[in-house]
Amino acid sequence: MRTAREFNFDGLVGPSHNYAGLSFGNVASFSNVRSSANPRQAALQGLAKMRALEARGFAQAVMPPQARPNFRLLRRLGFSGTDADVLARAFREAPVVLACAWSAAPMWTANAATVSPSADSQDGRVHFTAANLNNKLHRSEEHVQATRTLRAIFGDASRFVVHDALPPVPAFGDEGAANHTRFAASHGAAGVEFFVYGRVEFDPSAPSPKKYPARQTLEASQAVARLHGLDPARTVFASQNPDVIDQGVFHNDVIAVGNGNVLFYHEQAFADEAATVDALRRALAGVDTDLAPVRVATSQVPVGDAVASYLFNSQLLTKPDGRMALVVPHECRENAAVSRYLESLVAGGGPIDELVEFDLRQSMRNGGGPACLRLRVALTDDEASAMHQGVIMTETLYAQLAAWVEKTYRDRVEPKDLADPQLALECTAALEELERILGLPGLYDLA
Ligand SMILES: NCCC[C@H](NC(=O)CCC(=O)O)C(=O)O
Repeated sequence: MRTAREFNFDGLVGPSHNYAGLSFGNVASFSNVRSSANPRQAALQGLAKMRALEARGFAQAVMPPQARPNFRLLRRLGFSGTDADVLARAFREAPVVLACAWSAAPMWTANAATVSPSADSQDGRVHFTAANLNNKLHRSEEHVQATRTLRAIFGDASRFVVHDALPPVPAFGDEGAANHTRFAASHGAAGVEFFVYGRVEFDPSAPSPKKYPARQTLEASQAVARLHGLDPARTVFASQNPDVIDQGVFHNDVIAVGNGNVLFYHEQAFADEAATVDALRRALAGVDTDLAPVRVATSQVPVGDAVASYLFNSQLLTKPDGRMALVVPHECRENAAVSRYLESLVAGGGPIDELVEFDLRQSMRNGGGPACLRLRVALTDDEASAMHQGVIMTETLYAQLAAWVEKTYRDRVEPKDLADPQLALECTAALEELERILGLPGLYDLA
């Protein structure tokens, strides 16, 4: 069996981080609309998480932010003239469209792509499919830069394939790794890939939410599994419970997380809990692994508390001793039911025996927790050496990026600033410098 490590690629928060209330169905995004954001603090909070996990020996890398504002989108929608004209007119006539062009959302790299490691794919390469994120205007063009970035980092075609996003239509709504997890005896072993969808386009009788949108379709999940050359015997598709989508669980990673042989989940996560757990158990038996479900009951943590605290939007990381640490946001400590539950979880003798907490408030206010902020890529040592090395987190890279943030980021961005052409110039200059820091010239199309 190959040995591999799981790299977590965390999204670096961009210089125009802001709260625009763009994600209907995402409770935090809606509640914090038009409040002022602190890009500098947001980026430093994210970097602190990366640095702390790297210092503990976890493989950590950084995914660069995307260029904002998206002038291409604004010009395509009829705003013309100089960049300053475009911003001024969009601010007057279509402030929501303007906010979409400034969206902070690429920081949540769990939505950048779905990733299948080489141990699972038919051709023995690592496969990525950029997510089309077509349910939301503000996220629907992220795949263009995400594809470009992934190809810049994983350019070695003998080891990596980066597929284009699926067709951007409702039938193929794809939100990437936020609705995907992988179970295996170890990161290098053949595993079971688990896709959770919220809706079935071609079966109107399938369950779907009533109030909030289901962003991921079964059809999209199946297409990604085909593109990645996954073995059907080791692939499980399951329907999310539409009732929890209507309570703010807009991605499955708000109510479940998996790692190794552990599925940490809420009893209401899936439309059919017993069938889902059973399907995973059977698929894992095929790779000689016993599923270890860690089930949280509604009586322990109601769905509303899970959504408010982001208990399940945690990172489940395997430590060198084989036990697991759960990386949670501070909000979990501030919620009485969740905090009590977590105490009992780590004291209970199960696979999860440690909590690691981070202050990610700036990200949480837009509905993104520790798990949203990272894209998991399991790589063998050869694959890890073949990727671009400049994005791997080290003490030196951390120091460079923190200094760059301190120098170039504002500490306040509010809705009126989205009309400020100076902010746009600052963002471009910051990203030009970032290309140099990461050793990725031409990463952006900044012309
Ligand atoms: N995986 C977490 C994703 C959070 C993201 N939030 C946002 O886009 C909010 C942006 C804003 O409202 O300004 C979303 O809902 O897709």
